[in-house]
Amino acid sequence: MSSKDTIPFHENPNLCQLLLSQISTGTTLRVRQSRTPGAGSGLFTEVAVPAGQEVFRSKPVVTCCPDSLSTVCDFCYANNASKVLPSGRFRTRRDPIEALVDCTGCHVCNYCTESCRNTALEAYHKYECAPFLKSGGLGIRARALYRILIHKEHGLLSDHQWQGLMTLMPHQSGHQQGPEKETVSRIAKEAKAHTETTLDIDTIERIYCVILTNSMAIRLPGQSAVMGTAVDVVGAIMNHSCDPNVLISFDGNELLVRTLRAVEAGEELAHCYTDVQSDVLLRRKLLQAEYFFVCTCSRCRSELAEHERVTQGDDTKTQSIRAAQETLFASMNEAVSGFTLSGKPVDVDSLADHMEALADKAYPTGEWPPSLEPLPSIYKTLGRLNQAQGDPLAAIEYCIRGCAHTKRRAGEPWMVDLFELVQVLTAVLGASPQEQQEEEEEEEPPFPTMAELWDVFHGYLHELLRLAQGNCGHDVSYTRAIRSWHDAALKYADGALPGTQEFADKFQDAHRKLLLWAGVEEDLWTIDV
Ligand SMILES: C[S@@+](CC[C@H](N)C(=O)[O-])C[C@H]1O[C@@H](n2cnc3c(N)ncnc32)[C@H](O)[C@@H]1O
Repeated sequence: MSSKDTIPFHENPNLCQLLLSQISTGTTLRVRQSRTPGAGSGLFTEVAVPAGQEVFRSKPVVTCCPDSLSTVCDFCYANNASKVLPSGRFRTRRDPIEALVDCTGCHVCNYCTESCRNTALEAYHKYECAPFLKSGGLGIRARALYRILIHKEHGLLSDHQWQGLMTLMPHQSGHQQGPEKETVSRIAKEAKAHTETTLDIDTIERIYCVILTNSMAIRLPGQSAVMGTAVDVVGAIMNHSCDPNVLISFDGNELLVRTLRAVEAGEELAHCYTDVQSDVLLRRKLLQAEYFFVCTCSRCRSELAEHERVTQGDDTKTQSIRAAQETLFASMNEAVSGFTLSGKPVDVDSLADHMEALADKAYPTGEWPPSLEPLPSIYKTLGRLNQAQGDPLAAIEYCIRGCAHTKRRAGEPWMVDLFELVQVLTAVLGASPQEQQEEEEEEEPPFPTMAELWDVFHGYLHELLRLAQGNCGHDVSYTRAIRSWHDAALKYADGALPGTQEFADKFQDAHRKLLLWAGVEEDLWTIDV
């Protein structure tokens, strides 16, 4: 098939039927034209799916690990550095990270066992090894291109997998004029030379652009570390939403899609291509630069309307807000990586003052709203920085401020925020009663008592378990680890437990007290426990 005669998925029912017959699902899925103007095809469910349910699993056409990553198996995607051990408990410093074995031919691919290495070698790596050795180090998406070309050349891709790849939107002219303009043709030429594929350069460039537009990061549920990239045709048919109804994660090298809320029969399934917590101005910029569309969803419209109200429609002012958002993120990342690399202590309060001043200066009213990103994210990062520097009380203060001002308290990023808050709380609960008492005596508004801190800890942990079950499912090791933590903590809890009115009452009082102590209005963040 040539790149000239591709028709959209929704006009090719035979191809869609074949592709859908390869996934594993308990529901009925269809590919149709998206109702979003200009979005092309989309994936729809024919039947209602409750919240927190698996919708489908799919084996991607290719997956690969970054060349530099030596903790993830390039065959089964076992992650030896995972935060959660296969037994379903969180890794501690005492748990060793087992070394992987590498391919002795190319030294590019790593495997968790001899068995994975031999199986990969026999199935496909025997064709890749020499081209990978010749290629030298490659970026992950170029590596995926090499793998696709080699698999195609050696008959390892089925006709419908190939046809599916060639039907995915490449946005070739966009990529060739955008940030990748230098790289697309160079990578395609080098890939042709190293893989000795018989495909022509135009097709190779197209496949590389398909990878740029459609590949997905491989991450484990609840973990932000990227373990690799995947090109999955059915997964890639799903369009973007800033208010997604599904979440993608991976189980080994299998793509897994779950509902984030109840989805009605006939609804389009959509996940978020970008950081769902970020503000419309940054979401827009990223979606335009990487996916070549302008999102016009209701969330984007309402956030834009708020910017327009404040800037009175002056685009220069809106651009200053966006520039400040980028600068704030960049300064924060610089501070964190400086600390990580040098270990030199950071004066977190001064850094927070500096960030707030920078933000206020860029905002038309002179006062950046505390709930406008990236301030909530910055507070949470500063909380983690305090935690890493051994100041758990300051860590709680910043984490609470960040969490309370987070607008979007749903989905995986929110679950990770809550996880980090619970971790920070455990450090304070481990502090000596003496330190605790000093805090209680000196502070105004007062710091919660130890008993109240235990109540918020149990309430947050209970909420975290609910989020993990909904976002990741009951059966994955992340949720099992949260459940063991939850059950062990509640086993020795005094008095009423989450799920009772008595607990809800004392939890609300303690939670409000903690918010007030952290300088946050007490009704800004409520949780039903
Ligand atoms: C991964 S593909 C999604 C599948 C695509 N609709 C198709 O027909 O092959 C990503 C591309 O779909 C389009 N798209 C996805 N979500 C969209 C949205 N919410 N609004 C407009 N276009 C969208 C953009 O062109 C984007 O680059």
